[in-house]
Amino acid sequence: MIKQIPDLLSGREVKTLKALAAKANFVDGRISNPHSKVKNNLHLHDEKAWEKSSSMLETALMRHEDFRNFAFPSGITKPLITKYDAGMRYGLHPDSPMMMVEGKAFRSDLSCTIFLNDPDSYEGGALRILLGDSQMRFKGAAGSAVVYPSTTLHEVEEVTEGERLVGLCFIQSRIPDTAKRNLLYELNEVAALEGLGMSDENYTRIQAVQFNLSRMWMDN
Ligand SMILES: O=C(O)CCC(=O)C(=O)O
Ligand SMILES: [Fe+2]
Repeated sequence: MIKQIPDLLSGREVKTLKALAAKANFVDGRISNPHSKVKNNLHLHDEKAWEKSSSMLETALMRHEDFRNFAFPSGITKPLITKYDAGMRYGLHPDSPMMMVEGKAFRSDLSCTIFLNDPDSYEGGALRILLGDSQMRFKGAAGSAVVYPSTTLHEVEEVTEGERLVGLCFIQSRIPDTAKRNLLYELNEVAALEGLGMSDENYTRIQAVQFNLSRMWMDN
C-alpha cells in the first residue's frame, strides 16, 4: 500500500525549505552510494541547512496523523534535501535494507519523498514505483509527500527541464511486515470511522482485536 499525504507541509514551510536549499551547497548524490550505477542526483551538503531542514521535515512527518497511522514509525532517518537538475535521474533500484544512523543499524521499511517545488516548474522527474507488472507514477504538489514500501523497485524518471527538489527519508516501522502493517492500518481506520456508530459491546470487542494484533505484531 502506498500513502499520499497532500498537506504535509504548509506553504510557509515549503518557502523556508526552498530558500534554505537555494543558498546551500550540493554534492553528487553518489556520496552515500558510491557503487550505484543508476544514481544521478545532488545531495544537500551543508551542515547548518541540513540541521534546520531535516528537523522541519521530520517534525512535519511526525505531527501528521495519517503518516503515524500508516507507517507505525519507530524511527526516521534525518530527511535530506535532494535535487535533480535537467538531465538527472535515479534509475530503477531497490532501497538498501540497512542503514547506519548515529552509529546504530536502522532497517528501512518505508521510503518517503516530500515534494518541494511546483510540479509545473519542471519536466519529467516522476517517481515511478513498480507493483508487479503494473506501476504508479507520482509527481506531487509542493508540500505533499508519498510514503511507499522500501521493498519496491522504483525510479525517478529523467528531469528534462527545470529542477526537481525533494526531501527524502527512510522509516523503520514497528511492524516490519508490509502485509501486517497494512492490515492493522485498515482495521484501525475502519474502527476509528465506524466505532462511534457501534454498540459499546462490539466496539470493545473490535478494540481488543486491534490491541492484541498490535501486541502480536509490533516491535518496540
Ligand atoms: O527522489 C526520489 O523521489 C526518490 C529517491 C530514491 O529513490 C532514493 O533516494 O532511494
Ligand atoms: Fe530509492
